[in-house]
Amino acid sequence: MDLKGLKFSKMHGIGNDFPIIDESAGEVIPEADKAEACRFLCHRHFGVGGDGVLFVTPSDVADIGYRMFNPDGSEAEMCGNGIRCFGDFVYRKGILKQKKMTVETKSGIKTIEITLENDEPALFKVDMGTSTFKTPEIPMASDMEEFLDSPLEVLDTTFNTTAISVGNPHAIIFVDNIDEIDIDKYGPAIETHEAFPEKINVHFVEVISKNEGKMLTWERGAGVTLACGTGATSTAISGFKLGLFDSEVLLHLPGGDLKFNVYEKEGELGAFMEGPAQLVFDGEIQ
Ligand SMILES: N[C@@H](CCC[C@H](N)C(=O)O)C(=O)O
Repeated sequence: MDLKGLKFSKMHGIGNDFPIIDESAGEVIPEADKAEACRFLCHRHFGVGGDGVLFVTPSDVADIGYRMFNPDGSEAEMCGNGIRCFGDFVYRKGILKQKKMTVETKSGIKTIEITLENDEPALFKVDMGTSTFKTPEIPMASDMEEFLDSPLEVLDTTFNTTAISVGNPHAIIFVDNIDEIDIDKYGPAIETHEAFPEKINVHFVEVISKNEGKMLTWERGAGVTLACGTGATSTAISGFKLGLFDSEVLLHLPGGDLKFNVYEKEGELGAFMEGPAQLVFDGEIQ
């Protein structure tokens, strides 16, 4: 695999960081090399460093296409912090000129609306689409149709867990105090728990009020990250479903805040996510 001359930008969305590569005009990294290239690019000592790699791709069904790979080389269905970075990148680089765009992802078409400040993209509102709590669709091996705030045995303890998919799978665990959680111990144990055949992203959440919460994340294929946009979306929706949050909620993640507005569409719960994205630098692999 030869990545010499590969151009990328380094971005982050509240500390969830990514190299992003423009493949809108055609493949830059051959498909067969993508997993290995992403493992290298995400490496914090030998590569660029990142919680995943984002790709801009062409699309036949939306304005533009989007793919995301985890640091372990696996491809995720969707990445919430990444899609705000993606919106910033395609607008800033002139790949698309409009402030509202439709984006094809592995979990359906999403819409991004960009707010400018001093002519610069500043805030990104994303319709994250609807969710499912149905265990076969998450997927979760369980006799229960939905796994809502239900006991899950993990190592030496039991966590009341809610399983949800917003395109990718999440385990949401509401606790009294997130500072008491050993995320390095329980995160990987839940990620690889036998109940989750495709593994799962893990979030511990403390409710501050009906409109505010804080959370800690262990991401599938990545480990501890400073933020997870699809995880925060899943938290807002799960909290609403369980009656812990109102439809409008502000979530504090270690890297920053995200704002959510939960809605109902055709019997399913979905959410708008609002937050920033930051270009850090443009680079080229030597
Ligand atoms: N950082 C993300 C989610 C990235 C994918 C995830 N690790 C998975 O495998 O599903 C986000 O901001 O949503």
